[in-house]
Amino acid sequence: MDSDDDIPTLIDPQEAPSLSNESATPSARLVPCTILTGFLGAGKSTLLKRILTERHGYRIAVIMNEFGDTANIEAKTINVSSPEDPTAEKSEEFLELANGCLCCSIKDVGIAAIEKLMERKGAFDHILLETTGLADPGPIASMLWHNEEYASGLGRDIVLDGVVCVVDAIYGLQQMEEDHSVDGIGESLRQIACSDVILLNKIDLAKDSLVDLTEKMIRKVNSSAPIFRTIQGQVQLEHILDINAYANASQLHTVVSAPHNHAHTHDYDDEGHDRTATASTHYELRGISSLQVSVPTLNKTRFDALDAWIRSVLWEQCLPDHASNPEGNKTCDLKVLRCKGLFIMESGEQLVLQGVQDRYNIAPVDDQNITGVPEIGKLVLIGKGLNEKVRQNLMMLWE
Ligand SMILES: Nc1nc2c(ncn2[C@@H]2O[C@H](COP(=O)(O)OP(=O)(O)OP(=O)(O)O)[C@@H](O)[C@H]2O)c(=O)[nH]1
Repeated sequence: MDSDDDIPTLIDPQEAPSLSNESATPSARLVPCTILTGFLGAGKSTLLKRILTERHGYRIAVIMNEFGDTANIEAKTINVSSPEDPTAEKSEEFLELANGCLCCSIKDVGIAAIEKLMERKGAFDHILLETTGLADPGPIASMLWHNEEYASGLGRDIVLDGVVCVVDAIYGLQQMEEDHSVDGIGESLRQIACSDVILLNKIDLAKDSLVDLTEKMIRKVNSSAPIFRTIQGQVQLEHILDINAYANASQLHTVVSAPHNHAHTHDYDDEGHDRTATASTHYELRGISSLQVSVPTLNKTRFDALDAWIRSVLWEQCLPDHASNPEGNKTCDLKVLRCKGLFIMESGEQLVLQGVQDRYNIAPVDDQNITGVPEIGKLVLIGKGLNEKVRQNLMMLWE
């Protein structure tokens, strides 16, 4: 789709193929929404073009969130507008594509706007929301995640599937290293921190050593998201769509129970040693870091203490008072952007923690595909100020 001549044929959306939810009744059907984020020029539009043109069988609505000057650039890149299209200059543009997908741009990515889109164009298998121009995907992820509680009408049928970040294999490392901001967490680091899947794209242009180093740096920021190395955004859609990142614990299961099975779950220290299997790890890059702590089997008392600890850190941005952190010596400079956890109760029950910004939820694991009980739980916090003191304060809960 490189010129106006290539604009796809309009088709009747009812004829479009559908893989998922085919037999679901309209009331039972939740439409997963994926947020696509990433550095400038990393390859987001390339990935979207592929999704909009390939015959993958999904009926996907790609929504581009455009602000100010980026609107025209985006529209041209993806060929939404055309000289024949009388609505091209309007703030809402729709283009239905031959593979059943729909591409549109809307200025407001709020639930009401997505609901309106569904009203006008019918439901989809999936919604893919590109947050270009919106540096931090955290607030929109938070909004969508808790949408189920607050939304009405069709908006209630939308569920957050996950956040996918595209990182440039050539410039990504440089961008991360130069990423300063007032509060120490710049755009590119926020995007990586909030992500559930990361595509390290343009690896055809970068030397292997640079790709390795960039992956290592990404891993320092976000220790739990799988990283896929891609060329032209070529990744199997099952790795980025329908991942259900906010409801299941499969990534945490993978890391906890089979740390050496998958290259994407490895962590490295500064000498390049793999430290994935260690009980707790801590990394830091420009103020933002990933803290992983193994969590032993919990009884009710320990679980309540852990829950209170999480509340203190997420809501008050402080470590709770106890022996390692007496009152008057309080650490209150924490900022958690994303947290995940898998907790094993003495009863054998497994609980999964999911959190974005200051919202979190702990619920029983409902993954159908997971077998066996991992021996140990795990808590992953991604954000600012998550240093050794935080780890020690947490571990005091069960030492
Ligand atoms: N060689 C190579 N080029 C790529 C790859 N992915 C994307 N490109 C090219 O890189 C340029 C930028 O890609 P886009 O897809 O527009 O990037 P983007 O993230 O949408 O950019 P912005 O919207 O400006 O943030 C385009 O010229 C793409 O053709 C890749 O894997 N390899």
